[in-house]
Amino acid sequence: MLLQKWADIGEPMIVEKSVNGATLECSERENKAIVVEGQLDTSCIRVVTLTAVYLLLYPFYLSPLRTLLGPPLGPNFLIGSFGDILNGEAGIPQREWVKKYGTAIRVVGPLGMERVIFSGAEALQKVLVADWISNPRPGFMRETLGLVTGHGLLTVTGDCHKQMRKAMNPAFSLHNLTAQTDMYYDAIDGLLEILNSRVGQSQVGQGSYEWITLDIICLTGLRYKADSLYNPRNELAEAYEELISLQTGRNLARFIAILSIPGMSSLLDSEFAWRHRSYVGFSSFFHPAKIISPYITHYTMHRIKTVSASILREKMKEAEYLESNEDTAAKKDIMSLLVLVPYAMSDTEMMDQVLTFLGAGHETTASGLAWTLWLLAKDPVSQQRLREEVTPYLEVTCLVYEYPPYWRLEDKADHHVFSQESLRLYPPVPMTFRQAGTTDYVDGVLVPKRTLYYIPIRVVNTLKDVWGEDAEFNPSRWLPESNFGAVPSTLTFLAGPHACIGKTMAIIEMKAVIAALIANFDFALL
Ligand code: HEM
Repeated sequence: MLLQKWADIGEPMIVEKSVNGATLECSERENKAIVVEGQLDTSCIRVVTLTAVYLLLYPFYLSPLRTLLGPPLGPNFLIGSFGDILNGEAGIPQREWVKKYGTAIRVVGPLGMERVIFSGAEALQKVLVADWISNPRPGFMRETLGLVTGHGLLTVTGDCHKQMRKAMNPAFSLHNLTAQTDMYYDAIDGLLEILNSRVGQSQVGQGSYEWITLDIICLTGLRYKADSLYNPRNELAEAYEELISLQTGRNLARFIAILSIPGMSSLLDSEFAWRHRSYVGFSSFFHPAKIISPYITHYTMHRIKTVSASILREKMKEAEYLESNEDTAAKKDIMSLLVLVPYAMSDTEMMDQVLTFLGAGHETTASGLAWTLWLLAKDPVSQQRLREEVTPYLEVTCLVYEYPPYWRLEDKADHHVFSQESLRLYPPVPMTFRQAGTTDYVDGVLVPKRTLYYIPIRVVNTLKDVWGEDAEFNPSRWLPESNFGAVPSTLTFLAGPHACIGKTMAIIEMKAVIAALIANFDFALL
């Protein structure tokens, strides 16, 4: 086993051999080849010609989807409806369009690129569940996600995905996840202590929810003590903070503009970026490229990969030790279990799973936590009821807790309803994409091959036709006595074979953190 150190920039990690000798056959991994410079010229000519056709002819006169209703193409067909999407709150412009134009609509994005939004249950069931293999995540999404989360479960498709998911499912079983909950409590105590020291200040919780979820995923996913709560300037926490800065304002616009250039994500993830890094350095426009590429600078993704590689090396060493000692009972973190499964992942695939857990597993849960606390802060009566409900289960001595096993909190009504309602209304992943792999009818519409499906998670979660007149807020819908069985499913964790593998982990974690916070503090809006 040889995991070359991801230490010197320009020296990508090289896989020599898999953990157990065998490797998973997976074409996507092989596709991540270094981009050859010469391809650029021909690509440019193709891009210019295609852009002209797509901008001036296709959306108006040629597209089979042109008869679908949707927001007008408008005068600025260079960016289409992109401006509305970028300036609006995530998922909200789409919700307005669905209200206005119906359950099957066409939206034209930048450069005449079309996407369809189906919000009916049958259409979504077809795209996400029944025909999931022929409607994979689009290439741009896999490449962009791949830059941050590696090419793990979040980016693979088809048989490769099936194999990987099958190997990983047992590590995410309820049994294993509930056995991990005692790992949360050091981090929770840390959060309580920090918030306690900030009571009365403005923005008491700022940053803390990201750090606690990062600390928890590092412990439960990797048994790595990141200690971000006490040391938010540690390299992992700092690097993720920089990454998160790409999600807002000018950075987001630049980020999208850069990654919209065909082939750009592969370029940024290749040695080509290292050799030409001086061209990128001169303009602030390329700032997102510096953050996202592990080759251009020693910052962000380079740092994240360095830490991930060192975590993985530790796991590998432990695995060798465990093989000889057979002390598997002591191993409860997800990665330790994965290293031990008989199905063998190559070192690169293992590294990609580490990046996937870190990337997919903390910011999402932090956002769920923050929104739930916000909803509780707006509703002091329910907050108090929840406090009375959970406090008896937490034996409080100053800030030191005797934490209950998860199952004692699991079915507490107020606890459950608020996290459910918050995840419905403010899904941390408000939308995703799929791409039609074949030309096919969906909801009576002939959708051409390669059409982009915008999967409207937040829209579907809040449609009045589905959720009723109280779609905007009614936590009590989740109570057993409110005919809970008839409550529609949300799309928060998606549906079908690509549904979130970390769903149960995220919910358990949110509940554990919220119980401890509400038992200790009053949350109010300023
Ligand atoms: C509230 C928290 C979370 C939310 C709302 C959430 C949401 C989602 C969504 C919507 C997807 C589907 C993305 C797509 O296919 O386009 C997804 C996939 C995924 N999530 Fe989560 N997630 C959360 C927490 C987590 C956690 C804690 C982990 C832990 C490791 C995780 C790991 C993953 C992975 C690996 C996938 C890919 C699954 C597959 O394709 O088989 N997520 N998540």
